[in-house]
Amino acid sequence: MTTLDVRDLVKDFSIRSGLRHSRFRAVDNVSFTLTPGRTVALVGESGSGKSTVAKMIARLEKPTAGRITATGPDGRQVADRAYRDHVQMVFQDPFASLNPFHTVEHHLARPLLLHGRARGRQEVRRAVEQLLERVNLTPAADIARRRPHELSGGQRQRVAIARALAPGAQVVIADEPVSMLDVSIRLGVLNLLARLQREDDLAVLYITHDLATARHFSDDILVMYRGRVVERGPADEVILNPQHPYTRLLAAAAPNPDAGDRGRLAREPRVEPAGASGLAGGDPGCTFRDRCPSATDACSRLPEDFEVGYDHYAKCWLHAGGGPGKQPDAEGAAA
Ligand SMILES: Nc1ncnc2c1ncn2[C@@H]1O[C@H](COP(=O)(O)OP(=O)(O)OP(=O)(O)O)[C@@H](O)[C@H]1O
Repeated sequence: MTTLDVRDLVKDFSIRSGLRHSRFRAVDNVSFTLTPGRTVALVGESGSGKSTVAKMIARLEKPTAGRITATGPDGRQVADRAYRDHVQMVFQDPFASLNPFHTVEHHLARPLLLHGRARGRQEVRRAVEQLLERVNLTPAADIARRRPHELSGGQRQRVAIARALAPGAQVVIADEPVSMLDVSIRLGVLNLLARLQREDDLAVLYITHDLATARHFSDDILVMYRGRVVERGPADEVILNPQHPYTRLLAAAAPNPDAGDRGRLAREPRVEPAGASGLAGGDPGCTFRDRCPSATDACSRLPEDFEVGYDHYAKCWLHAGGGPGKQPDAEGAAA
């Protein structure tokens, strides 16, 4: 099985405003590892850089710096060609990701043939039907003949998931896979992803605004704010015992799932390039300091990842010196 290691990933975009060019850092030194059989959730508000991370992993965007390495069970780096088979995306909008002119069978047969997973008409048809059965789209032969507009949103997303499995996915990057679906069917699609992950021992990156499903469906959570991971740790720990002021704000603002809501992060207006992270080399301090209720002078310098619990880290000066509540002054912070 494949392990995906993301190290010190950086993405700068060029911004043109009239005759002036500037650079905007959308992703700033992000690192994490996706291991077989585990799900990591990447949460954060709109514009925090989640999709840009996903696109770099899917090779739809080229990193400015850093590296993404897929390693097989033998410890060897997965070759370029195999990387494209092993690392697959499930996008937010199942309609946009399927071609309206082609049947479901065409969508699934293509990757099967392209990646040599089935040959000949009969074998391909059988493999297509097996994929459809795996994502609970039955009767498979009937679904295979349909075009995307003849399916519901949930069915389309199941086809998109089947298509990700077709080349033999081992790492799945699911970028807001249910946010465009009706609330009533979201859980079904997430449960399907969880089952497939268990069956195929997949490594999954689940990108979402929804804290409740992030907690329920993932082992670990990374919280992103303006391009940086500001907190990381076991899912329950991060949600129930948040240590970064930004995560605390999110957790407090998330509606109570027991009250019928689903703990979805408020969608903020996109962070515009002129914002605090709109610097060529990234912000030299904490990017949350302009909104942080606990900000001090220390926050004009970049905090490191302080350990705040078992496998739990927060990028915040509040935790310098080994514990929450110890807030350094500007001099102490530099130490
Ligand atoms: N091609 C691009 N050129 C310039 N800026 C971009 C480009 N793509 C993304 N950005 C900017 O990078 C930042 C991060 O965007 P990204 O889409 O990764 O955020 P996100 O957290 O996935 O947001 P959402 O949840 O709304 O999808 C945003 O400020 C966005 O405007």
